[in-house]
Amino acid sequence: RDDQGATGEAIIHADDHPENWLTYGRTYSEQRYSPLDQINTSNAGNLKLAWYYDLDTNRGQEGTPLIVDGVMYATTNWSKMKALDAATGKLLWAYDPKVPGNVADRGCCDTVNRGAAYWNGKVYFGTFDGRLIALDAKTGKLVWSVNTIPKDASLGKQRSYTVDGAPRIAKGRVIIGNGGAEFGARGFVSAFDAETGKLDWRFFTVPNPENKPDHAASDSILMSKAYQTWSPTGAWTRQGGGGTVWDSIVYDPVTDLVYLGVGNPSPWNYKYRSNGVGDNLFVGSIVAIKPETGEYVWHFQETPMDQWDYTSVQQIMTVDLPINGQTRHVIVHAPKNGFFYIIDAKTGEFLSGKNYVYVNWASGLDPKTGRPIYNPDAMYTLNGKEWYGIPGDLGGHNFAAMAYSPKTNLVYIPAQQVPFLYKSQQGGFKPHPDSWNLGLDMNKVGLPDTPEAKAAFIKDLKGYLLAWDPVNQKEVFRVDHKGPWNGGIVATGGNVLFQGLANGEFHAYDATNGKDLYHFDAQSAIIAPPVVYSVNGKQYVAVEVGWGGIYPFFLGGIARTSGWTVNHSRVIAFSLDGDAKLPPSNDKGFLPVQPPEGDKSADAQKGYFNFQTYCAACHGDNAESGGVLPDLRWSGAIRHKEGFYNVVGRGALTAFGMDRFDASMNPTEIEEVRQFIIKRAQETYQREVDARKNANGTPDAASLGIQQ
Ligand SMILES: O=C(O)c1cc(C(=O)O)c2c(n1)C(=O)C(=O)c1cc(C(=O)O)[nH]c1-2
Ligand SMILES: [Ca+2]
Repeated sequence: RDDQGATGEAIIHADDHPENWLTYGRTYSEQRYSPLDQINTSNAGNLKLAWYYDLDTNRGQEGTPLIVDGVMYATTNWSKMKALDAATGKLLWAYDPKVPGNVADRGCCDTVNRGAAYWNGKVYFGTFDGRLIALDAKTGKLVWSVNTIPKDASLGKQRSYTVDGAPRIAKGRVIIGNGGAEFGARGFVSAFDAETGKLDWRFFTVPNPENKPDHAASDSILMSKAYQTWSPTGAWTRQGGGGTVWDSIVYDPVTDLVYLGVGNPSPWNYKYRSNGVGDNLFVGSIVAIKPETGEYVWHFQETPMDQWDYTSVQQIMTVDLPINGQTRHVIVHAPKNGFFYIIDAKTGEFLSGKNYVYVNWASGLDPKTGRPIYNPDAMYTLNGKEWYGIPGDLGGHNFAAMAYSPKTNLVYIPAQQVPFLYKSQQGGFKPHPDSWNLGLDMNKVGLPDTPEAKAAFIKDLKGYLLAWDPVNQKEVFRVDHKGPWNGGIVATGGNVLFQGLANGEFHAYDATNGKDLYHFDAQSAIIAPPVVYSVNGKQYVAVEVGWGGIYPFFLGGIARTSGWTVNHSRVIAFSLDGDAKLPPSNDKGFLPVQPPEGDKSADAQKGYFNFQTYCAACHGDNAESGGVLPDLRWSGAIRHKEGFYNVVGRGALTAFGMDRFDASMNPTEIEEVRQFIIKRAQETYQREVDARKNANGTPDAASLGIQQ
């Protein structure tokens, strides 16, 4: 039980078998570096499509496929698993856990899934409704399935748990977290026996609201150290406090520790959450625990008193670096808050930190402690003012994985700039069931539909591949992309970087200088990270294609400035001698339809508020879709009052992921939402039609009401 087993040894010695990709970040160090060098800087320009496999979910695809001895295990949206022949793309088996459609709105950010774990002949993955599933890797048959969310955790509609991150396995234990801190959640991770699915231990990341034991591994540290950093009467006691571990969980065989990347607090609003006092441990932290017991070892809090959704869940990577003339085994981390951290992996000691993107919320880090030096203007919940924050809630770097190359000693970050306007909810904290409950003013989280406001915001949007020297903490080069929300990165022994982009292109770059070596039109945006592997001595690079995740969902039309594509979700793989061709695509997307007459007497402002509260997070800010889910302005559903109520109030489309909202809005309010959408359709119809009067018929910048 205490040993690593054959799979653990294989992952530790992954470089003896570079043909495989056995764990989420390829090795336990999660460096996403493949030593394979058949494809290199001199021949990457000759890459060809080897195969493609069309997926049955046209939503965001964020998965990192695993490759085990010529078989690819790819998880897709709606928590489905496909086992493909990694050389041909032929389906070997598929498993659909049949996640009920009505749970889509329990998660903030699309029904994505980031990947699987492999151990001893079984593949493991989480499902959006909270299960952890073990399948026989050969046959796809269910071995075991457990509900990772204990019954008493959900507290009705007050708290929300979804699983979209990849499980990790250490010493025969499958470790999995969850998401939900935008709604109300109390974050925890659980470890299950890989053979039987039996719960081994659980670690909560934030205290019990009554400072009582949970009979969990976290009891003693939470009661002795964390509880004191929260106000005993803040809204966190009802909302759960957050701290969800929705992406990064890393086992380090060198230190024999598991690192948890802990997310943002619930609710975001620090004043309402904790009466504006305390650091609120362990939100915005890396926490190190023991794999066998879940026992706390150390923590480093990157964003104390977070109020900006600055999660620390972003990928945790371990690497040996020369620090002050001495080789140290360190964690390098680029969380949402915009700073690049180097932390001693054994002790959690802060070694250095520097902003890797432009930041305006802090002027720097205390060189001794690593604590941010806050800009008082950023404390919007305490000073009562609005705050235009950079990074915003999507961070300087989100789930899209970064890579490290030991050949160049550089870290390659899919960096971005997406500002966010933070303003406190007026009149105290008021949660809404079935909605994000941030303690923020939902009338303010969107953009006004004026050319000036949109142009100013778009000017601030950035997306780029950033090559970062971690030892000297400085930028070495960057490759600018069209806009934010591009895919993760992999680095190779051939000195090539691979990255898919939001504009639908798949690229190979020279790892030493960013020179563009190759690009391929994948037809749809890529947000997932590529994987590199070989079968029968032939090297491949593969990636999941599919536009989605929170950026196009919530930002709506604005997200199209990263590149206009229409979703054709698939897995694509390249080799030097491929001969596959993608079928022709529909690149037009949702077409504007003449809107119906509206009822001008409806309360449009109330319709706007409820749309922004309940609908915008999926259907897009101000009723403009970002291209993934239906653009409601052109939907048949808005044409009839009763038809619209059947969908929104009665759940006629729950099987497709559209929940019913009659517990949140009464029939009058639902009708006001319909009238608001009709009004938006009328306001924007002609400009959307005009914006398509060009050679390829796809909308240009004028569709957003701006000239570029
Ligand atoms: O606080 C949370 O529990 C939580 C969960 C998730 C998630 O589960 O996907 C995201 C976030 N937060 C988040 O802040 C965020 O920016 C985000 C982006 C995405 C995505 O997949 O596009 N998920 C999440
Ligand atoms: Ca979050």
